[in-house]
Amino acid sequence: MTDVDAAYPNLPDPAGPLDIVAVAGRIGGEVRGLRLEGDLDDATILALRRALFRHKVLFFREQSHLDDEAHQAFAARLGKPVRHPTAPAQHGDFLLELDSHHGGKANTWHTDMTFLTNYPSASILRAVSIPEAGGDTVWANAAEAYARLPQPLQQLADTLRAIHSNDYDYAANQTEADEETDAYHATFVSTVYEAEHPVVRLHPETGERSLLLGSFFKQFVGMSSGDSRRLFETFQSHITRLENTVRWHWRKGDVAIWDNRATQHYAIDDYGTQHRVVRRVTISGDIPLGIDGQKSRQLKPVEFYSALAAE
Ligand SMILES: O=C(O)CCC(=O)C(=O)O
Ligand SMILES: [Fe+2]
Repeated sequence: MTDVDAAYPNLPDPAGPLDIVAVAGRIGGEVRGLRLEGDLDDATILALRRALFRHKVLFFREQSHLDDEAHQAFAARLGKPVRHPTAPAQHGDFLLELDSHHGGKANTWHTDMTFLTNYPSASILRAVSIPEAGGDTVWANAAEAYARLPQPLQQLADTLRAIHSNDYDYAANQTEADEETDAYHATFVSTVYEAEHPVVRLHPETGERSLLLGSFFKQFVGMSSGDSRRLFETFQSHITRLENTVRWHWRKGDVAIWDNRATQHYAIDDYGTQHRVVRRVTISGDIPLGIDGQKSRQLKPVEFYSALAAE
């Protein structure tokens, strides 16, 4: 019995009413024959949540019936939609658009919005316009990565805390000036957010431990930036090794939902000047708990931190 089975003992059939086909060995399931919409019944929503915890990312083909409104209505069945703190929502209250012609390219390994203590629990992404070739997205299983770490690295990770910031080195792999990306980034960091998280977080629904890192990582608490970077690369390499990933080749209208508390993802930028547009709704998350019982805390902005402390 897995943690997920234990957490949801009332659903004897692991897939419940869903038809799910594994896409890769360690992460990813395609849900077949389900039409996503705002009025799905509770049993289906429960089965979807449970499948999400098990597979970490769920894929749905042929959801072209979803417009911006229906996308948000479906997302609201999974939890409370939340806005990005700096990037403007252009297509509805909670929709974030990533348009490749306007710098919207997420080609770094990341977990969404980890510069916030209570970063999103899940993201629901819809393919609006997809290039003829290229533009796949890859997800990595951060819980499996922790479970497979050699024991000394696991013990080290257990003791570490890390600072995450939206003011990260976004141009680390940029070889030439790119005005669109620079402009997108300027909006993105218009207010600087910083959160301190445990490197190993407990999943509040399944009890699973997972590594919490990704490209918003800035530094380990108590370590130099040089040592932090080298150690970060070691842990990241365990998360993103190919055996630990699933790659999705999008068609227009596809939807992916990921458990943002146990994954990282990377949108491959291999399609040149072709146009690629995706829209995303994020669902509110909890404040992570480390295995020592210590919670994450917000360091910046100060007003945000005081507001949290006053709660
Ligand atoms: O463009 C994609 O496929 C993924 C973009 C991304 O990182 C996100 O929507 O959170
Ligand atoms: Fe993302």
